[in-house]
Amino acid sequence: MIEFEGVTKQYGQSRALDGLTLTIPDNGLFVLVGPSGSGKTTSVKMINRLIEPTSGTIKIDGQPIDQMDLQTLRLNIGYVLQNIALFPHLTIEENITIQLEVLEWSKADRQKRARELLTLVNLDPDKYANRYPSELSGGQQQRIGIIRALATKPKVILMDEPFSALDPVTRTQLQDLVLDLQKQLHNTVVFVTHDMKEALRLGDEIAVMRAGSIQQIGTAEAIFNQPKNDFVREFFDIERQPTTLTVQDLVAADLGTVVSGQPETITMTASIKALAQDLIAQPEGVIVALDDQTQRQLTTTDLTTLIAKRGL
Ligand SMILES: Nc1ncnc2c1ncn2[C@@H]1O[C@H](COP(=O)(O)OP(=O)(O)OP(=O)(O)O)[C@@H](O)[C@H]1O
Repeated sequence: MIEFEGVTKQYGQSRALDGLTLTIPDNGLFVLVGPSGSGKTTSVKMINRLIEPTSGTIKIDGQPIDQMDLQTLRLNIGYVLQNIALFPHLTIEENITIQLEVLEWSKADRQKRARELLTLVNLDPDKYANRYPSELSGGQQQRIGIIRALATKPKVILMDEPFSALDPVTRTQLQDLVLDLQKQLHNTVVFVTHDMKEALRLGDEIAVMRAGSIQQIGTAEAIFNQPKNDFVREFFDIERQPTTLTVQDLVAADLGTVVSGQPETITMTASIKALAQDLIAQPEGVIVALDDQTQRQLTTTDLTTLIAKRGL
């Protein structure tokens, strides 16, 4: 468990974090979401002490982190960034195991761990272990960034906008990978994004930030269905103008659950997964879908294509 207790960060006259109090439970995917400058990166970098608070305390499993040995703390925390900056002159295997070398693992053990990790993210070790970063696609490089962060088996993984620079298809694949890995490894993942769809898709719990403070913390469903204030409502764009897509369409596509009533007078909630996949629903009644880019009404054919493309 990671706890922020009244954490403030002051830069001269400006306050990046304003008395942040927050508990991040173990074994789950916790998302910090908010607009640019809201304090997400500052918060996450405080967990591995890349930034120190001006006041307040951060604890991991009850122990204040400023009293822990810095190297031990960092070895227990994986860190994935948007620009992962793999070392260009090192092979993929060497990149993945660089921290294990610091820990003086034998070459054989490092090789074994690199192979395990490559296999975990569906990259054939025979093919990729000895390649150089420039011989990998952006999405593959980001997979390496993720497994590099997992090499020492840390309990906590910090991910700061790791997929912002990737195309939408690769981004969806890597989101799936993170969901999968979290379920397999039971880490505590703290994931920063400014994208509400990414937050809805990934978060077991989501903290919505604005100007250095938390606006709301809750599950995707709670935040979507009961936004605490106008900021949260607008940030999640909940009142986007509806267009029509019938309840039957969504039920047929297995994207929603009928809560009560008959078709036409039905009450249903579309799954959050559907929302995160560019579909948006009114909390009650009409189910709607919008094309994210053009804001044009999606037809059933569009929806079917979308579902097929994304393998929902
Ligand atoms: N070293 C610094 N000196 C002065 N101000 C800073 C510094 N680092 C961050 N800030 C300010 O603190 C505030 C929070 O920044 P932070 O990077 O945490 O926001 P963010 O939510 O992660 O934004 P983004 O999504 O743009 O990265 C911003 O107003 C930023 O300008």
